Amino acid sequence: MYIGRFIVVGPEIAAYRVSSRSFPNREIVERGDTLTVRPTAEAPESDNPYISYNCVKPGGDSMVVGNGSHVDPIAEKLDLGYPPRDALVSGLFALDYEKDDYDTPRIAGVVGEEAYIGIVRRDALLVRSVTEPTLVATYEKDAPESYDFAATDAETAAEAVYEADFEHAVAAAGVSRSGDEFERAVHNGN
Ligand SMILES: NC(=O)c1ncn([C@@H]2O[C@H](COP(=O)(O)O)[C@@H](O)[C@H]2O)c1NC=O
Repeated sequence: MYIGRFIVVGPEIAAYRVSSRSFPNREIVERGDTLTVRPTAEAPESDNPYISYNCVKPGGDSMVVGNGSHVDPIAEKLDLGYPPRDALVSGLFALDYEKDDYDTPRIAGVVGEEAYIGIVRRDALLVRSVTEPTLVATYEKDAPESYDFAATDAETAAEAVYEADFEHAVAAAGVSRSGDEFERAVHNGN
């Protein structure tokens, strides 16, 4: 099954997987405390505005994960002291679904003292508190659902979503939390 990009968010753990049929030549790189998705050196030129962005970024005392440029304003709202629910609603609503051929939804999560997951689709905006690992994806699984996820550290979280049984894996990121401390990890396929 192809579900596109997806995130898994729990109170102490989060992960993001880039899956892509159309733009497989991509990687995740670490830039300071932020993880960024970008085309590899071999990737053909593209003017698609949605394929390069920060996918993991700190905001306030929390960490944001997501599939596009909305990650930045969500992190900025957290820096300003917005509660995570409000930061997610604000960032997802402001940027809305992507104006591509698929009306691709934006998905995001916040891991911290409070954990939330959200998606903005053409027909809905859903933001939900999470108490156990929860998945949401751009396609097919486009409403938050409980996800059986055993990873407890960033590296195994990234590896587990990369290996998950959904088609067209490209790259993955993992985040783990211990109090106010976060670890990040990257698992690139190429
Ligand atoms: N975030 C991403 O990495 C990303 N990769 C592709 N998209 C969008 O989704 C469309 C479909 O891509 P694909 O066939 O690879 O699933 C692309 O044309 C692009 O507009 C993305 N946008 C949202 O997920």
